Amino acid sequence: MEQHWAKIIESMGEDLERPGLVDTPKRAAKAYAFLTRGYSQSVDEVVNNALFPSDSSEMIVVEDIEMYSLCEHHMLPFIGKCHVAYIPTGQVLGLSKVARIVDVFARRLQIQESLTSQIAETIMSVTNAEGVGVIIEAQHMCMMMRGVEKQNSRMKTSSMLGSFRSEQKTREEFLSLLQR
Ligand SMILES: Nc1nc2c(ncn2[C@@H]2O[C@H](COP(=O)(O)OP(=O)(O)OP(=O)(O)O)[C@@H](O)[C@H]2O)c(=O)[nH]1
Ligand SMILES: [Zn+2]
Repeated sequence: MEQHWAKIIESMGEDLERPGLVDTPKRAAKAYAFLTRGYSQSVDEVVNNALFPSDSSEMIVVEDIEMYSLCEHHMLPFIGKCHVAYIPTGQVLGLSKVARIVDVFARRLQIQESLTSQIAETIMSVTNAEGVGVIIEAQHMCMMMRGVEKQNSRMKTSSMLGSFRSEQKTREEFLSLLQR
């Protein structure tokens, strides 16, 4: 990736020998490896068997998980918050693992819709929950810094599975818990 960044910088018309840029291809390669590290992670590895027996059958909501991703069309950041809820059936997931699952999929080239459903499907399969709801609200740099240049719009996407899809009351409970 480092060699490719050197070519990209040169093609911008910049001087790669300039002191400020000498190490930039290496830094950019390292930064983009970090921003896409989700490709080298697996769900099993990040969850690390942190599932705990529980009698609770009430809704669990983890809100405002900050999220940084890259849009797959322009490779520019989209940044926002992810809210995750599920209703357990005998076992609950370690709290931090919810955020780790968000990151495994956010740290890839994504569109927001797929990211939202990948998180929901993973929480569902890992916990065997009765239902899962995921909402992401994000701002896309490709729409702000360039292109249509709209600074204030936000995209909201949701993925509702199991009882969150079939039961209106469950979905409403989730949405009411998020209202501030
Ligand atoms: N649905 C969806 N679209 C996205 C996402 N991220 C970026 N896009 C859109 O992807 C589209 C790509 O459109 P193109 O016409 O191929 O590319 P473009 O010429 O750069 O488009 P503009 O952004 O309108 O200038 C744009 O409308 C982007 O706003 C996303 O997460 N979800
Ligand atoms: Zn984009």
